[in-house]
Amino acid sequence: MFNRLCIIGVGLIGGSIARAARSRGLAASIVGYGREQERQNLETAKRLGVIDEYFLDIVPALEGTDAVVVAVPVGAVESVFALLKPYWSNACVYSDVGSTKSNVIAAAERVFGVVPVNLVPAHPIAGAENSGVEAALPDLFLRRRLIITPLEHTEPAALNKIQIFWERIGSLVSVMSAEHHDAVLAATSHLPHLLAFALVDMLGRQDEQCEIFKYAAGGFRDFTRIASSDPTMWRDICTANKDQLIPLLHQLKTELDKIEQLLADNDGRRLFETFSYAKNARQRFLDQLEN
Ligand SMILES: NC(=O)c1ccc[n+]([C@@H]2O[C@H](COP(=O)([O-])OP(=O)(O)OC[C@H]3O[C@@H](n4cnc5c(N)ncnc54)[C@H](O)[C@@H]3O)[C@@H](O)[C@H]2O)c1
Ligand SMILES: O=C(O)C(=O)C[C@]1(C(=O)O)C=C[C@@H](O)C=C1
Repeated sequence: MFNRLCIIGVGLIGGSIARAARSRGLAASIVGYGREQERQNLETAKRLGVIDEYFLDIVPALEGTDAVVVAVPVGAVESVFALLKPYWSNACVYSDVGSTKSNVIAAAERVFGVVPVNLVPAHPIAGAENSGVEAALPDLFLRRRLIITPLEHTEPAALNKIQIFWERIGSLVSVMSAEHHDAVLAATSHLPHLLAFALVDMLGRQDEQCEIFKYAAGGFRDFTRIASSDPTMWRDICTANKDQLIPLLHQLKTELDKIEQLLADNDGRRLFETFSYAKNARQRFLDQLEN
């Protein structure tokens, strides 16, 4: 499908895209770009066969490239756009995988003035708490959702190419506005991560005195898995999407206050109702996941 795919940021997601593209024959060659500080990770990516070659200089990285995927933390996307700008090519299609979309679009506007017609913002809704190319998997995106958030002026041919690329990888592609994407993902991805980090931050400090982790088991492990995620990535996501996150935090505080009051009032009936509603709502989510 592509002659040469260039991945900028060959970590968990960039590496998984490379592996997925290779296993499905979607690119004749796959190269990675990174800075000097990424050399060791890129060396590992090459040794593992995730990429064919890597470059610490953007010019040779882009030579003969007809598809570029930017897979760096969302706070670093603007500097990557600035790096790409002098070599921007109409013969190439560009995309990203950032977990927030409005800020990626705003970064492109700051760098280019107008978002280039062949830059197609996208986000695979699949991942893990692990980072780096060693964690990359060829089937990470299989039967997982992928959201594209085009602009009105995005070139249909470029949008189509990115959509087909992800469909061939096995993703279920949806198209929506960046604003809608950011509102939805704030609720189902960003807020849960923030909560997990907050809980473990609070309990970790208590554990230093009381060894509470020693007696923690499955419930704690399940709830807090995502607190093992990369702090840089999540700092960038939470700050980029704070306008959506802050109102949700207010709602959550209200919910916690309600539960506190139910406990203080010994109101077992309403506590049961709250837990039952949540259990049923989660079942709805699980059913959707299966279908
Ligand atoms: N981890 C997930 O579950 C997940 C899921 C979907 C989307 N995303 C998004 O994908 C992107 C990458 O996340 P990841 O989990 O693969 O992270 P990662 O840390 O595994 O990989 C990111 C890579 O980018 C490199 N990098 C950082 N700044 C760079 C720069 N300026 N130039 C070149 N390389 C640079 C890092 O060294 C690292 O190798 C993020 O924007 C994230 O929001 C993550
Ligand atoms: O499963 C995980 O560990 C994830 O964090 C994946 C997850 C999420 O579901 O929230 C995290 C961020 C991404 O932007 C998309 C997916």
